[in-house]
Amino acid sequence: MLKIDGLVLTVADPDTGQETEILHGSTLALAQGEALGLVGESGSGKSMTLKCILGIEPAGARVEGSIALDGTDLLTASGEQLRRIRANDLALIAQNPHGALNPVLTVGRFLIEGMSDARSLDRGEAQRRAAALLAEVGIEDTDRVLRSYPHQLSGGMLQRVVIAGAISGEPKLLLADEPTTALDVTTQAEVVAILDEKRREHGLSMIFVTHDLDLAAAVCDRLAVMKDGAILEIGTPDEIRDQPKTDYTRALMAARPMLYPEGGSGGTPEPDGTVSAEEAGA
Ligand SMILES: Nc1ncnc2c1ncn2[C@@H]1O[C@H](COP(=O)(O)OP(=O)(O)OP(=O)(O)O)[C@@H](O)[C@H]1O
Repeated sequence: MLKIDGLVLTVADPDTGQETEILHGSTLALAQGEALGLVGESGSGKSMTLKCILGIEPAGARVEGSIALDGTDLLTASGEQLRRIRANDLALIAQNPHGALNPVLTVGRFLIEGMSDARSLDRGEAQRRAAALLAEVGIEDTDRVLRSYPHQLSGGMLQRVVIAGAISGEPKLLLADEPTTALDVTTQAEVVAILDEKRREHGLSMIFVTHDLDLAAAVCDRLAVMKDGAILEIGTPDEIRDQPKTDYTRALMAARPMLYPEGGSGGTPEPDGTVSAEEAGA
């Protein structure tokens, strides 16, 4: 359903005009209902890949190659086609849920406005549907949460609300960009479990961006390992674990020794869980 071919992203320095190539020809494909983890250290190009899919790359950037969603190339689609695709087919779950919600609207309004048929629903029906969405993502006191403004809720609760909103539109593709990094550790596990469960239930495809190879392995069918704007290898979690093709991948695994006890030779994790390139032997 998604086919990225030879994706090259070049940005120009706004002052000097000097160009830097950030993505060097990424190629990957995603099947309907499949979850793909984009994994790599900070700065490897994971978020930029998502931005290219969403068409929100930095101002002045040049994108080459193709990004086809069910046959429509997002890089050459018309403005109207893109608007429709972004509204109906793509949903972003970003690191910070506060950025996804309008601070002056209640959670109820946020969810109701996101319903494609919101205008034809009477108030009671819209409220009931919004409450059902919250219940789906494990929120119990739905009335209170629907009446709440974003600042009155915890990050974990808000990220559940964002997930509820994302799945309610039945998008073709969920784009999750480090969706739990900003949450505390206990909440992280709960939110990832909800995302994983709901995505599978609804049969949605997903690209899951993280620097945490273990986490990606737990929720994704395949992993693509990124470094310096290039995809080094793609495989199932088992393939990546059992036959890593690069020292860099081995080092990413070694950064999480608990689940990958035989995870290779090099690479001390930085405090944020990333691995330096030198230590990775790259
Ligand atoms: N607005 C921008 N203009 C120019 N270059 C940028 C911009 N944002 C990021 N970059 C560069 O693009 C490269 C890839 O960054 P990207 O944010 O995609 O990495 P990432 O793998 O998502 O890292 P992180 O895990 O820290 O989010 C980096 O070298 C970064 O410095």
